[in-house]
Order: sequence, then structure tokens, then C-alpha cells
Amino acid sequence: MATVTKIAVLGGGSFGTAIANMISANGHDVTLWMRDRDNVEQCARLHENVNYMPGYRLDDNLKFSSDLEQTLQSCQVVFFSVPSKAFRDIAHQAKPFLPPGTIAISTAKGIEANTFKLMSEILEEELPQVRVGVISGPNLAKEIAKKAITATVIASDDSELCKTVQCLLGSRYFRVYANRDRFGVELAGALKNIYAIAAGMAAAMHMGQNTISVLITRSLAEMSRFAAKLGANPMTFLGLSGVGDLFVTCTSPLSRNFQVGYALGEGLGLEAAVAKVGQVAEGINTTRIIKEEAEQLGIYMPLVSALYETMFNQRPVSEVLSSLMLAEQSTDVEFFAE
Ligand SMILES: NC(=O)C1=CN([C@@H]2O[C@H](COP(=O)(O)OP(=O)(O)OC[C@H]3O[C@@H](n4cnc5c(N)ncnc54)[C@H](O)[C@@H]3O)[C@@H](O)[C@H]2O)C=CC1
Ligand SMILES: O=C(CO)COP(=O)(O)O
Repeated sequence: MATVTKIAVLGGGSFGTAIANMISANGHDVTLWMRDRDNVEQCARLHENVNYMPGYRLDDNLKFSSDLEQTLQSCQVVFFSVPSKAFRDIAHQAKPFLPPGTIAISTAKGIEANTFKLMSEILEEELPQVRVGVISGPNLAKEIAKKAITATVIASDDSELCKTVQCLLGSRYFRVYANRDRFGVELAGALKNIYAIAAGMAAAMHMGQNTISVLITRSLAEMSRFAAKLGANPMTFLGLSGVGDLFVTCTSPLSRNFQVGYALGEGLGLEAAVAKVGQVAEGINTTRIIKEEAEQLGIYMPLVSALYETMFNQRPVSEVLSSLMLAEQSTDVEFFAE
């Protein structure tokens, strides 16, 4: 394992706070960087991130900063925990301060609009000097804060990087599995957010467990089909970062994507639903991006199309559901093809 004496976590939202705190509690020197100076001052004074993780007592040794250069100075490992919209900009800003060989890990579950790049691909483009990995899995930040037994996946073909991240994050309640299918792990993390919005809508409309079950199962088939066509290992989708994360995000009211879907299901418009949740819900943009990509590539994604119609074209849910249920069915039994 690489010798690690200093770590940075960029992004002071729910997940960045949880990651930084776990690493600090494991005895490492960690700085949590956030852009807002007032937040830094408040976190340092209260040892609590009141805006994103109220009630979560942060480790006494965790440091906070809004100075990117100072935060990154002499760091061997950097976690990028900002939403996908801000990701390239932050990676670009970090570039001058990261020497060759620095380990850079993305925790963001989104896709860049217009380029269809995953966050690790953005890291490779913006920071060609670093070693890249991705963390993804069923990791609700608020449950991590409660020390609920949790597992995640570190995805990279760099075994030493995986070992380093396992050592930094692993604990009695947090286990880190390694996977070489970085593309599949990362794509799964972005895709499942789409279906969590649909699951939130179904929950708000009291649709019952048969419906939730069919939604989760067909979502898994749809996302695996899409990812396999793009080169991911379909087996990845049977693991923590696939069905594991899909399940948690489609069933937990703690998920912000689920919450946006729930608000939509209660009858709010998209803008009002997003405002009500007040934190990032990556699935909204991802729905738009995947719909476009699937159409270009000719990949059958009926659930994505249905959600797109209700979210962006205000098509009534009842109409969309009828078209889904009454669509012509194939009698061929093919992998992922039902
Ligand atoms: N919260 C969770 O349970 C998990 C979230 N994730 C992923 O981690 C990423 C971050 O999510 P959260 O921390 O939950 O989001 P959040 O909404 O809780 O916080 C986002 C943070 O990013 C900061 N930010 C936004 N734009 C910025 C910019 N331009 N420059 C600097 N900082 C900026 C915000 O100020 C805020 O501190 C997302 O892609 C999400 O999908 C992954 C696993 C679990
Ligand atoms: O990715 C997550 C859990 O693994 C968090 O989901 P949300 O972004 O929907 O809150």
C-alpha cells in the first residue's frame, strides 16, 4: 500500500462529510474542503455540518478549509465528492496542486451532459498525472453517520490504489470491496438514480409492493442491458454497486432521488420538487442524458423513456403506465431482453 500521510476530501455535502469523517476517525490526517468560508468556520467551531448532516458529531481531528491549494498541498489521496455538474470545474482547479502519482477517487454518481463522460473519465482528462478510482455502492450518507453496517466498492484496475482506499475507509461498520470493472461500477451508480425517482413516484401514489418489485427488477434488466452494450461487465450489476445501490435508492426515503420522485408523485412540478428536496438529485439530468444516448445507440429503455415523458413533457403517469403495460411483448427469451 502507498504511504499515505495526508488526505483531502473535496465537497462538503452529505457524502463528502461522511467520507472525510470516517477516514479521520480511522486516525488519518484529513481536510474537508468546501467552497463556502462561513460553512468552514461553522464546521470547525461546532464539529458538525449543520447544513447537510445535522446531528452528526464530526471527529475532533477532522480539519476544514476553503483554500484549495492549502488543502491539496502534499496530499497523496484526494476524494472528489462534488456533484457531477461541478466536477470538471473542481478537477480543473485542482490540477496545479496534484503531483504525478496522486490517487484521485470520484464518489459522484452522475454523467456529464453533452460529452457522456463519467466522472473518472473527467479526472483522466483533466488530471492526466493522477491514478484514478471510483467509489460506488449502497451508501446513504445519513445511515453511514449512524454507523449502520455498510459496504461499498472501490473500482480500479490499480490494485495498490484499491488496497489504499480499503485501508483508509474500512472499519467495523464500513467494508470496502474491490472491483476492476470501473466503467460498470460507475455507470451503475449513475443509472440507478433514474429508477429511484420512478420508485419515489410509485410510493407517493401508493402503488404497492408488486409494483415496486416489478419496477426494481425491470430497472435492473434495463440498466444492465444498457451498460453491457457499452462494454460494462453485466455481472457487476448483480453486486453492491448494481442491484445493491438500486435497491437502497429505490426503497429509502433518505434518497434525494426518491424524494424528488415522491414530490412529483404528490403532484408537484419538477422545479418545485427539486426546490423541496434542496440537495442534489443526479437522476434528473441523468434521465435526460441516458434517454438521448439510448436513442442514438438504439438501446431499448422503456422505463427511462416513460420517466422522461412524465418529468419533462408532463405526460400523465396513468397514460405512461398504460403504454408500458400494453406494449407489444416478445416471446423470445434473451439475456436482458424481456
Ligand atoms: N449523499 C449520499 O448518500 C451519497 C451521494 N453520492 C454522490 O456524491 C455526490 C455528492 O453528493 P452529496 O454530497 O450527497 O451532495 P449534497 O447535495 O449533499 O452536497 C453537495 C456539495 O457540493 C457542493 N458544491 C456544489 N457545487 C459546487 C461547486 N461548484 N464547487 C464546490 N462545491 C460545490 C455543495 O456546496 C455541497 O456542499 C453526488 O454525485 C451523489 O450522487 C454518493 C453516495 C452517497
Ligand atoms: O447514492 C446514494 C446511496 O447509495 C444516495 O442516493 P441519493 O443521491 O438519491 O440520495
